[in-house]
Amino acid sequence: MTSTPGLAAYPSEVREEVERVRALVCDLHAELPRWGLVVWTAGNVSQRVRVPGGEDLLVIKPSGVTYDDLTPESMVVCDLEGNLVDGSRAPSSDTAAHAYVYQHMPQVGGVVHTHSTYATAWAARGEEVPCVLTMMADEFGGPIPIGPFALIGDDSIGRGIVETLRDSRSRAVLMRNHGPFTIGRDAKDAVKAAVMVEEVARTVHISRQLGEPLPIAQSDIDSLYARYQNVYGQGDSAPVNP
Ligand SMILES: O=C(CO)[C@@H](O)[C@H](O)COP(=O)(O)O
Repeated sequence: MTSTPGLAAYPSEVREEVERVRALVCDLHAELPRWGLVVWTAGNVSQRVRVPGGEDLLVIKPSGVTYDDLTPESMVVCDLEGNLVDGSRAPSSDTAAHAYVYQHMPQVGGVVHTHSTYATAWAARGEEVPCVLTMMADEFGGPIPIGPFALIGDDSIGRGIVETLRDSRSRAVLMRNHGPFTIGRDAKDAVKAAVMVEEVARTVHISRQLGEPLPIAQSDIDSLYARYQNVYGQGDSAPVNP
């Protein structure tokens, strides 16, 4: 991890956006234990900060800090090579993975990683979650894919995430033997995907205890996805990976 000149090198509007995103990302980390997606510190959230005319930044939690102790000021700012730009603590151990996704998927504004139980159990088997629920068609446009086994510490995990999601409508990937990573338009959208991937992983697991879940026709999956992504709610948000 290499230090850089720091935030002073950036325009005031970028510095103001960093502080806004610090508060946002700090608050979103509370959603992980709230929705039962993490034990101890086993999850992280980041959001991209766009830098006009320059390389974007990311804001992510400090490594190993319990969620109750997180504050906006403790959030760490890094560049997209994972170098520290601003922060008094070491960034999440998954920073390289988040950074790689931001580098190679410019439409992605938020990344989340958890080890949520049911999604991680599917990851342990290296088995994708089949699209047998209308909620899956709505939210993911198909099955939840499996990414390759990759060790933490360099861009291997990030590379696996991008290779798996680049041509998928899914906003979630189950990294084999590790757990879910999700992407979104912003961090809140990625947190939603993390909540929903755990929910559908649990439901399909339970369904399979009593028989084989029934498939949904691809044309129906496409129709459900198009409606949910473009009409549902206030119809004001396009999918991050259409
Ligand atoms: O999977 C791992 C460690 O193997 C990480 O995702 C941790 O579980 C969370 O790490 P920090 O964000 O606290 O560094």
